[in-house]
Formats: sequence, C-alpha cells, structure tokens
Amino acid sequence: MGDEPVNVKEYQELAKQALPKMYYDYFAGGSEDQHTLRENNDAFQRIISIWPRILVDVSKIDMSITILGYKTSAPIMIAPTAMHKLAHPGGEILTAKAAAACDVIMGLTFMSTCTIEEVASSCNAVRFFQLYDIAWLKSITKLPILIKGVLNHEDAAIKAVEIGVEGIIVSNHGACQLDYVPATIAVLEEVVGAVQGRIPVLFDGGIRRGTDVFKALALGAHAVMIGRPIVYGLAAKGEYGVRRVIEMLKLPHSQ
Ligand SMILES: Cc1cc2nc3c(=O)[nH]c(=O)nc-3n(C[C@H](O)[C@H](O)[C@H](O)COP(=O)(O)O)c2cc1C
Repeated sequence: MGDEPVNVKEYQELAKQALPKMYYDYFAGGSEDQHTLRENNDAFQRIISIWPRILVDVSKIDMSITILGYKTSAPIMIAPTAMHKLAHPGGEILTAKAAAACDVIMGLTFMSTCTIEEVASSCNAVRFFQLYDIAWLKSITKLPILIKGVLNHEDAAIKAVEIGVEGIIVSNHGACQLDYVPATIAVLEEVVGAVQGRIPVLFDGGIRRGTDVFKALALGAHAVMIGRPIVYGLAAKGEYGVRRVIEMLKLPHSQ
C-alpha cells in the first residue's frame, strides 16, 4: 500500500518507467516546442481562488449527469487517444472495463485491436469523429455528432450551434496539433458564453487533478474529458490503474 501512486503525476512517472521510450514520448509529448502542452497545465495553476462554503449540507452528494442520453456518475469522460494497445496489451478493452466499473463514458475514435462493437458492449461508448462535412455525416447517421477542437466564440456560436450538432468539445487535441494555440481552460468561458446553454459544452486539455475538474465545471463545462492520465494508469497498472486514476479525479482534493 505504501508504494501505491497517490496522484496522476506519480502514475505518469510509473508509465515512463514501464513503457519503451518511443511509446512514452508519443503519449506524453506535444507538437513542436510543446508550448501549448505546458500551457494546458500551467493555465490551470494560474486559477488560484476556489472559495469554499461552510455550513452547507454535504451528507448527500450527487455528481451524476445525463449527457447525450447517457447517465453517468460524474461529469467525467474518457477522451479518445487511440493506440491504447501501445500502453498495455488489450488496452482498449481494459480501459472500457474500467470506464464501466467507474460508471463514466468512453469516447472512441478508432479501434486498432478490437472492433467497436466489442468495446461498446463493455461500456457506454460515444464515438467521436474528426470529419468536417457535418451535413454529410448527419445524412448517414442518427448518432449524436459533436465537434471537437473548438477554441473560440466564432466557431462555437456561429458555426457549431447553427450547423446543428449535439455538442461541442473545447479542445486543442491535447496540444498534439498546432503549437501556440491557447490553453483550453483559458478559452472555455468565451465559448460557454457564446453557446449560451443551447448545446452541451465539453472540455479537455491538461486535467490532472480533481480541482482541475472543478475549475472547468465552474467555468461552465457540462463535463470534462481525460486523455493522457488514462493512458498513464493503463501503462502503469492496467485496468486497476485506469480505475484509480478515474477515482482520484472524481475527488476534489486528491493528493
Ligand atoms: C497519444 C494521443 C493520441 C490522440 N489521438 C487522438 C485522436 O485520434 N483523435 C482525437 O480527437 N484526439 C486525440 N487525442 C487528443 C485527446 O482526445 C484529448 O483531446 C487530449 O488528450 C486531452 O488532453 P489531456 O491528454 O491533457 O487530457 C490524442 C491525444 C494523445 C495524447
């Protein structure tokens, strides 16, 4: 018990030891100078005033939400990072099982080692697409469509809402694409303000602690998605590691 990792940073350290350097660098790294990668974390740490309330009845706390028709025990979802098999043999299935055990939703982009049906049968899986032709996509599926990668009010209010998608995800894809785009937590309020509650706004990028989840929700996100921490839990301790990471992020004051 004494050497049990107590936070996401320690899971990351274990993942670094467990994975071949090339795989670890792929998961942990960002694009170019990695400025946005650092900013995704640093911008959370610049939000420094959480005002606790006392004399509030907290004997019954219900963090569950219903989003896109799915009920989930907390406003936390697993972001699509693909290639979970690099972090652990059978990685996608183990992550799906952990998601089901913790009652959170898992997003999928594509499955490399198993079919989408196999994973979908293990948990509530929502599929995220990276396509631009929304009208075409709407014509071929009745699945809810979310646009991922929104970073400003024009894309959010004018394009995403008017085009009729079911939700948007404020994301810079974990700082894996264009470097020097802003940290996602820095633009969340602007996007939430533009959407004005018409569709759900999800958020990802840099969440490493329960207080980060709290900050994103306080700034208007309906739910958050977690990318790398899930991979670190998987690489370090398989399904158990993923479950522990999710449990730690559900707590507002993990170590
Ligand atoms: C190794 C890796 C692969 C990823 N692959 C995809 C992908 O295929 N599709 C996608 O929409 N986002 C992808 N992402 C971005 C994640 O969905 C998510 O936006 C990001 O990881 C969230 O930031 P976080 O890792 O700081 O939690 C990837 C991220 C990583 C780290």
